[in-house]
Amino acid sequence: MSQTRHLSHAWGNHVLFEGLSIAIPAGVTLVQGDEQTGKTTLLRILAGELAPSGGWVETQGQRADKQPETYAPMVFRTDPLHTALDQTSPSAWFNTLPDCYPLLNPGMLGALVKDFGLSPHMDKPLYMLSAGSRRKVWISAALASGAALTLIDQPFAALDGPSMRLLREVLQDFSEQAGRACVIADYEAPEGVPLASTIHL
Ligand SMILES: Nc1ncnc2c1ncn2[C@@H]1O[C@H](COP(=O)(O)OP(=O)(O)OP(=O)(O)O)[C@@H](O)[C@H]1O
Repeated sequence: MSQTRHLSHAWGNHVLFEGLSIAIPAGVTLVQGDEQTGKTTLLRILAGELAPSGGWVETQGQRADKQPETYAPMVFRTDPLHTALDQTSPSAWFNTLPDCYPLLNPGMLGALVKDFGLSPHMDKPLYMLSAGSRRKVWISAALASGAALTLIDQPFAALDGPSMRLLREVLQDFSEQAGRACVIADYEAPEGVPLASTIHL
C-alpha cells in the first residue's frame, strides 16, 4: 500500500538514515527509535512534505515526488507543533476537511470527539486548548480522515489515562480495517496495539 525505495536523508556529513526500502502494510506500523534518530523526518517524507536526499516514497501506486497533487489527499499527518490553525476552532477546521479528504467518516469523527471529551472545546480557538486536547483534535481528524496513509507522531504523548485507553482501542480497530495504514512514531512499542510492522531507526 505504501513503500519507500532506497530512502535517505542527510545534510553535510550527517546521515540521518539511508537505504530504507520498506513496505508499509495495512494496519498499524511503528517507527521506533531513540531521540533524534529521524522519526519525525521520516514521517514528513512519507507525508510528501519534505523531499528526501535520495530515494522515493509511494502510496497506492502514486509517488510523492512525481504526483504531489494526487499524493497529498491520500496522506494525513498530525503535526502537534503546527501553529497555523491556532486561531481556528476544531469545528471550523473539521468543516474544511471533506474538501481535502472526501472519504472522511463524519460518524467516526463525531464519536471520537465525544469519547475523547472534546465536545466542550469544539468552538474554542485551538490555542486555548491544552496540549492533550489539541493532540486529541488532531488524532480524531487523522483517524476519521479516511486517508490511505495516516501518520501520527508520538500518539500517546500528553494524553490522560482514559484517552490513552480509548486510543489503544481505536488503533486496535484500525489494525483490523482493510485498506488503511497508520504509521506511528515513538520511542517504545505501545502496549495493547497490534503492530503490522516495525521500522527501526
Ligand atoms: N536537513 C537538515 N539539516 C539540519 N538538521 C536536520 C535536517 N533534517 C533533520 N535535521 C535534524 O535532525 C534531528 C533529528 O530529526 P527528527 O526530529 O526527525 O528526529 P526524531 O527521532 O523525531 O527526534 P525526537 O524523538 O527527539 O523528537 C533534528 O534535530 C532535526 O532538526
